[in-house]
Amino acid sequence: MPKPIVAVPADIRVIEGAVWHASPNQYLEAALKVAEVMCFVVPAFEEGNEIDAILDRVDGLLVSGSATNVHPSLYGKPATEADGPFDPARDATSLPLIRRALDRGIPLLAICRGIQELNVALGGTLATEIHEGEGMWDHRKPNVSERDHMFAIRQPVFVEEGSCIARYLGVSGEVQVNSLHRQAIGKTAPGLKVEAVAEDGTIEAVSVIDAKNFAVGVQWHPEYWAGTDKPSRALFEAFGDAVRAYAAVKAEPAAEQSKPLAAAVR
Ligand SMILES: N[C@@H](CCC(=O)NCCCC(=O)O)C(=O)O
Repeated sequence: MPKPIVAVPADIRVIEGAVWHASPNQYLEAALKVAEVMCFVVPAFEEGNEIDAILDRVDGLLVSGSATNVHPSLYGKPATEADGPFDPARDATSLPLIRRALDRGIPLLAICRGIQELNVALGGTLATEIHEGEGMWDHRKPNVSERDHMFAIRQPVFVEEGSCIARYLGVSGEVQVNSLHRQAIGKTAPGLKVEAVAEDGTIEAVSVIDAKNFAVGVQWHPEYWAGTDKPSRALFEAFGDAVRAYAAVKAEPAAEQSKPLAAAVR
């Protein structure tokens, strides 16, 4: 059976004056090498993407991180320049894909910006510049140029025993993770269950309540160390297993349909 395919909504980037639809290699490589699934990057458009047609052709949805922020208007707040940079095309692509993948029971792994999009897609809000709050830790991207240092594992989160995310990580209690975000879940969407928090109360992982399939979001970046960090690897392996299982069931009707034909040919 060929490797299954997961959709990855692109970011819009402007490179030398040209608009690119781009996705960072770290997510795609972790998916291919650890989850053993192939990624199809979905171009980000505010109009024109046909969500079900995209999801008909994939077996999972991987929503990556990004330095841009979900537009505040999508969770009922006024937008200020301080809330940027924005990527409305990414918003317009990710949120419908998330909602429809959950409806259809397509496995979903949402990372960093992705957990924030998951929360907004289901009716929650975001807190911005969280480090400015009293007693809050600084979760922002470290001001270094070397990516391994930028994504260094450097903070504990506390994973609820018996939770979905604990099952997928293969561990509960204190887990060391990296941190590169200015925003976080503010009001948790009704359909989400908080399953990991940081020492300062920042929500670090959620699962979808009554999900039809694998459906979790994490605020940290497991993709970056998925090759070497045990919980990161376990999460991507669990996602890959869910995607393969979904693909196998999706292939069954075709197999069923081919039997009469095979009989006729025989
Ligand atoms: N912009 C949001 C989401 C943060 C996020 O996805 N960070 C990944 C950044 C990766 C990079 O800059 O290379 C926030 O700040 O909360």
